[in-house]
Amino acid sequence: MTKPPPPSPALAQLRAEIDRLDAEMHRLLMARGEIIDRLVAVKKTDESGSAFRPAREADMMRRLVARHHGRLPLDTVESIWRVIIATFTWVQAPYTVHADFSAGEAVMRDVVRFHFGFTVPFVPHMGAAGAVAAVAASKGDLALVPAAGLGGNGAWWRALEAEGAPKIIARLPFVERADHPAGLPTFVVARPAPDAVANEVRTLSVRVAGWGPQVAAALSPLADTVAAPDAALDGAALLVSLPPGRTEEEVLAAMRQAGASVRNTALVGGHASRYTVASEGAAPEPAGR
Ligand SMILES: C=C(O[C@@H]1C=C(C(=O)O)C=C[C@H]1O)C(=O)O
Repeated sequence: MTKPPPPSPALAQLRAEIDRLDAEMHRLLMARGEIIDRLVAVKKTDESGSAFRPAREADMMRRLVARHHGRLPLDTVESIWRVIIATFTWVQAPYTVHADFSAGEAVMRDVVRFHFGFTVPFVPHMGAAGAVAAVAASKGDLALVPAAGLGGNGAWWRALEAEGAPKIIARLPFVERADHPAGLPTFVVARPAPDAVANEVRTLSVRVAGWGPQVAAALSPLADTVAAPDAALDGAALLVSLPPGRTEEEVLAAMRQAGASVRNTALVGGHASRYTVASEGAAPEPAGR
C-alpha cells in the first residue's frame, strides 16, 4: 500500500489553525458551564424548579442574528446556540419537553430538536391537553403546542385560565423567517417562575357569543387569534395575542361593534414580541406584532 503524500505546508498550517480554534471554542464552552453553579445560586433555581427565562433567550437570539455575518448559514448558528442555551438551562434544573404532535410528528420533532437539542428529554403527546396536563403536574417542564388552531385540540388554552395553572411563556421560533428550518409557530407553556414572565405580547383567553365571519374580520387587523367552537351554537373560545401597544379594551370593543358579546376574558400568558428577518442572512427587521 502506498502512503498518501503529506499535506502541503499551507494545508497543514490551515488545519493547525482550525484545531487551535476548535480547542478554544471547546474551552469557552466549558468555561460557560462553570458559570452554571453560580447562576443556580443567584437565580434560586432550587426553589422555583425552573431555570428557563424566555425573554432573556429571545433577546440573546436577536442579538446573535443581528451580529451574525460571514459564511456560516444563519440556520446553523441559530441551531448551535439554541442547543447551547437549552442544554445549559437543563443543566441548571432538569426539565422535560412535552410536545403536542397533533400538527404532525415530523414538524414538531424538528421544532423540539432544533430548539432543545438531543440532551433535553422529550415526551410526545397526541394533543395539547395531555402536554399541558403533564406540565401542570410537573415543577419545571415545558409543553410545546402549535400556535395555529387545530380542530382536534379544541380550546386547550382554557386550561391555563386558573390562577396557578401553567401559562404561555414563549413563542417559537424566536427569530422568524420564511425559510426557517423548524419554523412551525409554537407556543411554549410552563408554570413560570415569577421573574420568567415575558409580556410584550399578551395572550388572552376570550369566550364570546355571536362569533362569525364579521367578528373575525374585525379582529384580524388588531390581533392574531385562534378560534375554537364553544358550547353554545354560535359561541367561540378564542386565544387572542395582543401585540405591543394594543389594549384588551380596544380588541373587545371591536368585537362588540361587529356583533359579538364577550362573556369572559382571562390572561393566559405572554411572550416576547415577534421578530422577523427577511430571509437567510438578511439584515434583521422587527415584525409589526
Ligand atoms: C443562563 C440563564 O438561564 C437560562 C440559560 C441561558 C443560557 O444558557 O444562556 C439563558 C437563559 C435561561 O433560559 C440565565 O437566566 O441567564
